[in-house]
Amino acid sequence: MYDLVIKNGLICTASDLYQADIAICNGTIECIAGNIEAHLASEIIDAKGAFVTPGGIDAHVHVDEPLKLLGEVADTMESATRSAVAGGTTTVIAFATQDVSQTGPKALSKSIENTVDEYARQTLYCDYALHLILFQVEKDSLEGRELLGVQLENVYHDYGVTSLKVFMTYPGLQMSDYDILTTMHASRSNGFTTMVHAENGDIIKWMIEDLESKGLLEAYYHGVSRPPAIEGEATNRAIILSSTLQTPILFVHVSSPDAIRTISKAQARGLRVYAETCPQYALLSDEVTKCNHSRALPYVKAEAVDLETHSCGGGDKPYKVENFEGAKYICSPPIRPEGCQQQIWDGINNGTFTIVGSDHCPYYYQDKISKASKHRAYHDGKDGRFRYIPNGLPGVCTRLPLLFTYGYSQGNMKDMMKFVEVNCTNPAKLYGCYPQKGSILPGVSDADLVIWYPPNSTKTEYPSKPTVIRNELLEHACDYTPFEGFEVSNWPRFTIVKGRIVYREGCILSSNATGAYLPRAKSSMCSS
Ligand SMILES: NC(=O)NCCC(=O)O
Ligand SMILES: [Zn+2]
Repeated sequence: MYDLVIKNGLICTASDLYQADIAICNGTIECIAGNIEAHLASEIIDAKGAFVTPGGIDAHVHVDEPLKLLGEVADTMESATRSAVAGGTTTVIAFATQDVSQTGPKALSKSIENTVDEYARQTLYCDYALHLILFQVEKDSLEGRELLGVQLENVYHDYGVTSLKVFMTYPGLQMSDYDILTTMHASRSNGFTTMVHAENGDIIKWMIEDLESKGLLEAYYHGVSRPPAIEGEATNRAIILSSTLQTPILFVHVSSPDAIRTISKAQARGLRVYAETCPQYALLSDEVTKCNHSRALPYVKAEAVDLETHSCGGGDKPYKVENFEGAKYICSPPIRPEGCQQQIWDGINNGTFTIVGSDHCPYYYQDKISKASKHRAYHDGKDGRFRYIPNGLPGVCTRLPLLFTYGYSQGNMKDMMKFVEVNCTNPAKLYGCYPQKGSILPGVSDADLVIWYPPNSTKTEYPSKPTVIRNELLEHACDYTPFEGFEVSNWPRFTIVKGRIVYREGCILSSNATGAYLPRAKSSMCSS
């Protein structure tokens, strides 16, 4: 007997599209065959006419973590995994922050231990893994190189963590080229994937000061302070660092045409350079950051803001804090000007981008007690200027439905196999969890599957699917989505995690939540 059989679906992997039945037993794919007898199944789903894909892997998800590096964001691991499965994602990779109070060979293992312990107390709807965020090298010397190597070795042996992220920007997190080299050196000897947030932090600091001195303070100027070329410069510099050490590198949340060109050229030279982009860079232009924004309005002072009603008056020109709506779209790198979006689709189709992640980083828009919010930019006498707006957008739920609709259905993504490649299979290969995750292979893959609604079905047996994105559909804790009102042509009908249905036709099935921590192997793309 099988626990579950999915009949008549169109199985779509990164390499194939064919009709067959799938039998699931003990949480894994047991067999795939043209016809699996119904009487062999405890439960059957008829997926006639529907795509059956591997569950999505979202390899870039920020959630609340013990050290609160990003402040107290809206989603816990519990609500983030709940939102993930509602959008067809069955594995998320989040971040454990380096705890700089810990030192010595086990310092980084302890940072991860705290995070894993915190999430073990939560109900998880799908599996999760962790990258490490590293922002300080304990000793900047030859001895420091050796120590970091040992720390990473321990992180791998203790927790199966095989990737780390470094920043070339953000005050407090920005690493020097020296420290990035040390990190890449340790990554190389341990077969780790080095993920880089590439923006030139020094230029950004200068630009922010300059814009502020000219009174250019609203959300839109966040993007002006981080032009495409400065992402390109940092990308180029990081490639020089990684090629000096002949070690692979992965650029996360790539948004600028300059960076795309630089990455593509490096790939053409045979360098092992990988890249991630995100739906927001393909679907939004910086016009959204001008939302209700008008330079003619007086610049709002903190004391004049009533955070309850979000309106205020001051001087002879009354001013509404709704002019702050552009803050919902503030992220780094920023949403780019009109015209850049096509280059994101081109990069997905031609292979410059290896994966698509959401960079889910859910700050509330409105204020919440003790939680970080976009309106935090008005706290403590601050005045809402763009430099104080937390950077990040929610997106773990909307990633796949958006890419299905605006990528596959609208012809911006070459086919469904590409959709599976960048959203499911490549993230698994890149981050060392293939073929357990990201594929549908009998005997080796977890039964992490998504059954989509049959396209254009008029059959009455299917309940209606969402056609427009509304925040309340997303099952996350955040109070907005940057994609509110976006039409979608498809949505997951069933999300299955390790053989159990966790999302069925719009409803979360909490009793089937069995998500757990996922230790990973070394990357099959990035380790030598
Ligand atoms: N991307 C962003 O604006 N926030 C999340 C943190 C990061 O990934 O840089
Ligand atoms: Zn980043």
